[in-house]
Amino acid sequence: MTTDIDADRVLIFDTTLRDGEQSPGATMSHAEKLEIAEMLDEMGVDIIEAGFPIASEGDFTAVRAIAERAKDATICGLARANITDIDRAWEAVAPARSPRIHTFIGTSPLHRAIPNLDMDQMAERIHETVTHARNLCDNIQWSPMDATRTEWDFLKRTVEIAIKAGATTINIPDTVGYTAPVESAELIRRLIAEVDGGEDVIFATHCHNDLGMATANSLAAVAGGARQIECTINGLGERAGNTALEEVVMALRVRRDIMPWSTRIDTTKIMNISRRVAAVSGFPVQFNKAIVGKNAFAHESGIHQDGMLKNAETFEIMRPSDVGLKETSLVMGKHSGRAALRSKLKELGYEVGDNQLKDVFVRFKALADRKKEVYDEDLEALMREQAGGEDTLSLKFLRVICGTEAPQSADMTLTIDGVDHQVTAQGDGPVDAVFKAVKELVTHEARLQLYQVHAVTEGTDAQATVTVRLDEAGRIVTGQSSDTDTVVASAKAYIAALNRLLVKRASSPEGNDTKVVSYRDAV
Ligand SMILES: CC(=O)SCCNC(=O)CCNC(=O)[C@H](O)C(C)(C)COP(=O)(O)OP(=O)(O)OC[C@H]1O[C@@H](n2cnc3c(N)ncnc32)[C@H](O)[C@@H]1OP(=O)(O)O
Ligand SMILES: CC(C)C(=O)C(=O)O
Ligand SMILES: [Mg+2]
Repeated sequence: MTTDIDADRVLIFDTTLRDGEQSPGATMSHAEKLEIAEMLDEMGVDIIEAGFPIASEGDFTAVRAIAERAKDATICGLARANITDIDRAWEAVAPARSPRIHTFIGTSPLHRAIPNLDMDQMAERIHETVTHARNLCDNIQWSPMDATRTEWDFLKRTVEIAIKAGATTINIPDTVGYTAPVESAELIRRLIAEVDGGEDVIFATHCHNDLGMATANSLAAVAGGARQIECTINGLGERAGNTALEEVVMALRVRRDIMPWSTRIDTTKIMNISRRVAAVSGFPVQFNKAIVGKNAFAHESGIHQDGMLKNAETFEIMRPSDVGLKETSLVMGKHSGRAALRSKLKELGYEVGDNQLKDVFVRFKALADRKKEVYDEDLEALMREQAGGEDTLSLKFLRVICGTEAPQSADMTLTIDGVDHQVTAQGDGPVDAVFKAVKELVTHEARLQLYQVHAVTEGTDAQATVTVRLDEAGRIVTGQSSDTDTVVASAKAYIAALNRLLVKRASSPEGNDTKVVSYRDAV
C-alpha cells in the first residue's frame, strides 16, 4: 500500500499512457508504450497509469506487459464502476510487483445522468464495485469524476462509501479544468477534515488545463493536503491537456522555500522523456512551453544575453542541467547586443577588438533584420567578408527541365574560385537534378540532413526561402537562400552550405582536406 509516505513527500502519478493517450491522435504503439513506461519508471515516477485495459485488446496487452516489466513503480489500470472492467484491469496489472486498480464514476449532476443513476443507486454502485476491487487487490484508487462540479454533500457521501469499501487513494478530479487554486486547496482541506476516514487515505489531485490553471490547481491541492499529483509528460491529455509532470515537479523543486514537499523524480531525465513523448505521440512541444519548450532556456534579447553572460541567475531560475539540458542557448538574432556577439565570436575562435566589433555588429544587425536567426556560419561568413575573403563557389547560370516526363535535368554553370564550370545532370525531380549537378562539380561526402522550403509571402509569385543543412562527420553547416524560383533558391542554399563547409574545413586543425570537398573539371 502507498498510504505510508513521509508527510513532506508528494507521490507522482503519471497518466501519459492513459489520459495522455486519450488526446485525439496521440495513440502510441505497444513498443512505444513499453519504452515510455520504462523511462517513467527509471525517472522515479511512483505510480504509472498504464492504460484502460477494457478499452481494447491492445490496451490490455500493453498494461500487462508494462506490469510484468516494471521495476519500482506501482502499475495502475483504469476501470469503470462495473465488475467486468475491474476484473479486466486486475488481470492486466496483477503481474506487477506493486499493482493498483483505479475505478471511477462521474458524481456531478451532469455525469450522474450518463449511466442514468440516481444518488442512492450510484452510492450502492460505488460500494459494490470498490468492495469487489478491494477483494482482488489491496491498493485501490477511487475517483468521483467531475468532483469539482459535484454537490458537497454527495461528494462527501460517496468518498466515505469508497473509503469504507476499502479505497486507499481518493482522487479528486477536476475533469473539465473548472476549478481555481483557492477552491482546489479548500476542497482537499475540507475533505480531509470532514470525511470519515479521510485521515487514513491519500488524497490525490487530477487537474485538466482548460483554463490554463492545471499546474496552479494541482499545487494548491497539495497545499490543501493532497499527497499525490496526477500528471502527464508535456501536459499531454484530453482537450487542453492534463497537469504537466515537468511543471509541478520543477515548481516543487525550485520553490521548496514556500512549498516544502519533495518528489522522487530524477529531474535530469525530464528533457529526454519530453522529447520521446513528443515524438511518439506526434504532439510537438510548443516553443515557449514551461521547462521543456525549445525556448525555455534560450535568450535572444541583448539585455538578457548580457545579463546571462555576467550571471546566469539574472534570467534563469533553474539550471539547464537540472532538467537534462547541456546548456543555455544564446540565440543570435535582431534583438542581440554586442556582449553576446563578442562572446559568440570568441566561441567560434575570433577574438575581436572594440573597433572590429563595432564594424561586425553593424553588418550583423543588417543581416539579422533580414533573417530570423543568425547561425554560426553566418557569423563566420561576416568575419570572412571583413577579412576580404570571398565565397569559393557561386551560381552563375541554371536552367532546369522538369514536368511529368522523367528524368528531370539541370544545366548549370558554377563559378569555382573565379573559373566557370558547366555541367548537366539528371535527377528524380528538379531539386534532385540540381543537387546532383552541384555534386558533379564539387564532390563531397557531406550528408543532407535537412532540406526545408518556406513560402515567405503569399501567392504563386511568393518568395521561397530554402534551408539546407549538411553534416560532414559531425561538421554541421547550414545554407539559406530566398528566390521567387524555389529551384534557384534550393541551388543557392545548397551552394551556400558548401561554401561554409569549405570554411569550416579550412579552419579545422586538419586544414583544407580535399578528400571532403574537391572540384573536378566540367564535362
Ligand atoms: C474523464 C475520463 O478520462 S474517463 C475515461 C475516458 N476514456 C475512454 O473512454 C477511453 C476508452 N474507452 C473505450 O474504449 C470505450 O468507451 C469503452 C470500451 C470503455 C466502452 O465502450 P462501449 O461499451 O461501446 O460504450 P460507449 O463508449 O459507447 O459508452 C460508455 C458507456 O459506459 C458507461 N459509463 C461511462 N462511465 C462509466 C463509469 N465510470 N462507470 C460505469 N459506467 C460508465 C456509459 O453510461 C455508457 O454506457 P451506456 O451506453 O450503457 O449508458
Ligand atoms: C478517469 C478520471 C480520473 C479522469 O481522467 C478525469 O476525471 O479527468
Ligand atoms: Mg482526466
